[in-house]
Amino acid sequence: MMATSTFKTLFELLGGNQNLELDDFPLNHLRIDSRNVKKNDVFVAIKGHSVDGRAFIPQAISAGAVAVLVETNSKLSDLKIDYLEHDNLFVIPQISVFQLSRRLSVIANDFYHSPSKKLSVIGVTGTNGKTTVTQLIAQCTTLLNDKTAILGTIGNGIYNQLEPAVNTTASAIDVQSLLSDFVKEQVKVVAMEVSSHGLVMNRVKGLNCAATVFTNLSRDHLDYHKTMSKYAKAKWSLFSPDEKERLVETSGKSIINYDDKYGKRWIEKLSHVTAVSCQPKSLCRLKALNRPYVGVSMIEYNDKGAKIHMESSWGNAIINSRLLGEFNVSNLLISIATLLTLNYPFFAVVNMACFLKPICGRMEVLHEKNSPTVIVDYAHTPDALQKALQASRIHCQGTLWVIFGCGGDRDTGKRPLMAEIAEQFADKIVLTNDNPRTEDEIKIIHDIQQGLHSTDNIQIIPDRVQAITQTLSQAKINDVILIAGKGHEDYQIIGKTKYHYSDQEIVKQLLGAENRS
Ligand SMILES: CC(=O)N[C@H]1[C@@H](OP(=O)(O)OP(=O)(O)OC[C@H]2O[C@@H](n3ccc(=O)[nH]c3=O)[C@H](O)[C@@H]2O)O[C@H](CO)[C@@H](O)[C@@H]1O[C@H](C)C(=O)N[C@@H](C)C(=O)N[C@H](CCC(=O)O)C(=O)O
Ligand SMILES: Nc1ncnc2c1ncn2[C@@H]1O[C@H](COP(=O)(O)OP(=O)(O)OP(=O)(O)O)[C@@H](O)[C@H]1O
Ligand SMILES: N[C@H](CCC[C@H](N)C(=O)O)C(=O)O
Ligand SMILES: [Mg+2]
Repeated sequence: MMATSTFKTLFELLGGNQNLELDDFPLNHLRIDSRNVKKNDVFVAIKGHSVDGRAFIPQAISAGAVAVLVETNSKLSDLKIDYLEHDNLFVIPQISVFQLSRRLSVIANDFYHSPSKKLSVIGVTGTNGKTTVTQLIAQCTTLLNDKTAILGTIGNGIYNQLEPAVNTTASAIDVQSLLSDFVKEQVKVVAMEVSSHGLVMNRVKGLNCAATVFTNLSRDHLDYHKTMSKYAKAKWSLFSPDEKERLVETSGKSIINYDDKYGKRWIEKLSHVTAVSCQPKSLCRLKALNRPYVGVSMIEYNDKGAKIHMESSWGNAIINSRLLGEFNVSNLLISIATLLTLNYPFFAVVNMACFLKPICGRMEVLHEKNSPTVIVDYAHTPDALQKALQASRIHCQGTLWVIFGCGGDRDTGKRPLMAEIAEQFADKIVLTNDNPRTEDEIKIIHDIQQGLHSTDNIQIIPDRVQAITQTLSQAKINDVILIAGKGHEDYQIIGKTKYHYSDQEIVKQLLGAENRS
């Protein structure tokens, strides 16, 4: 394997004295987790939310780390070098770095030779729609023959060859290391989800974005951000024209949803911005903004998706979209607007838009003859659940069922709100488990129930397989069953254990069995 850098270069990029006499040797990768360290890697030891990474330095050295960066709270110790024991000799240099976790993304960017500057990175943020928009952009640029990679919830890697990811936005080191792999693989475009956690935890500082994109902001993650205004501030740090406030380097091109109340405000604060709306009633105001825009004069919904009459600063077109729901019209227009802002040719983009396919686990329709229609969707916030139910209603001639739960160890405040939405927009509700994680499943369901006004039409079936099985056996052919919350996930986390589990697999088995019987 080709080394990425050397020890002296690393010391210098940290700000160390170039004239210091130091042994120099090759370094392969920076590693934040001792369990991933290999020969000639540097272990980066930081204090985390649950454990102190500094406790794993011996394991990292045994696994092959040849140098260590360690977090220090003392400014005076910044860049101090200690030598740690290995094979009875004190040979492993450990550099103390002041505020290491905060600086990590910039350090990793320098270590990996600024890969984002050699790529066209599109950073997408928002409560809902990040995965959809990044996937739509990647589908389109791939169809237009630009090699494209994705970083996000469904995985990281070249489009169509994703490796599963732990986080929506990977660690500061992994982001830069993955981007450097993409440079080697001659990728041109990277569509990247930027989560609010990723922004606040400094996972993307130092990133160079060709464009930054905002889908929407609604309630989620208040366990972490505490208030909506802090949550909004985290998202704004991807766009702010004030360099002290903004967390990434950008060429200043942003694409923002005008239909969102935060988006509307932000558009007014930005000069290099493309405004997007999927509301025909907003078209006039959109045109009057004096900024590039993508809007609609009319949308006709149909069984397969929607016929969108698009108007934009680049030209007008009719797009026959194969995606379900109004929110997906918004996602599609935001994706189109991003590509047009990045100077992709108008006709190529609007022609390709008709071929874009639904995303795995997002309004994914599973249907067999003589059975109710099942829709698997990743709605796990109140706003997403409302949008997914409204979209499902269009395709429902009978009763609209919703099966959902809420993830454990996550925002508890959204639980009763999701119940209220379910009561308002569905006919029958089945409450079940999502990923309970370390919380008691009955307590989670109890929290959800607090938002219900009536006990009519509610069933509680904690086991998710049972919930789906029993609902399918009760539903009629004309009914629609929305199974929300887990989308593409092929696991269920109970306690700290991850079990294999997939909504799609269960539904396919049940529909197949019904059809055979
Ligand atoms: C609370 C939180 O966000 N934690 C994130 C954080 O972990 P941490 O630094 O606190 O880790 P820790 O477990 O305390 O360990 C401390 C250090 O010891 C190291 N370690 C630990 C064990 C060991 O054997 N060896 C070892 O070296 C760890 O690698 C780490 O460097 O940094 C890690 C690397 O970036 C993340 O993987 C991890 O995400 C956890 C798994 C998580 O669940 N995060 C969620 C809340 C999250 O970030 N979600 C957003 C999506 C939100 C959205 O939907 O918009 C996301 O971007 O994924
Ligand atoms: N533009 C939108 N507005 C509101 N809801 C949406 C929108 N796009 C998608 N959704 C809903 O949110 C769910 C998740 O969509 P998606 O995976 O694209 O979002 P995300 O932002 O990547 O989510 P996460 O933060 O979990 O990664 C969808 O299954 C759908 O129910
Ligand atoms: N990115 C979101 C996904 C939630 C998905 C849902 N299935 C859950 O486990 O709560 C989170 O980590 O909060
Ligand atoms: Mg996502």
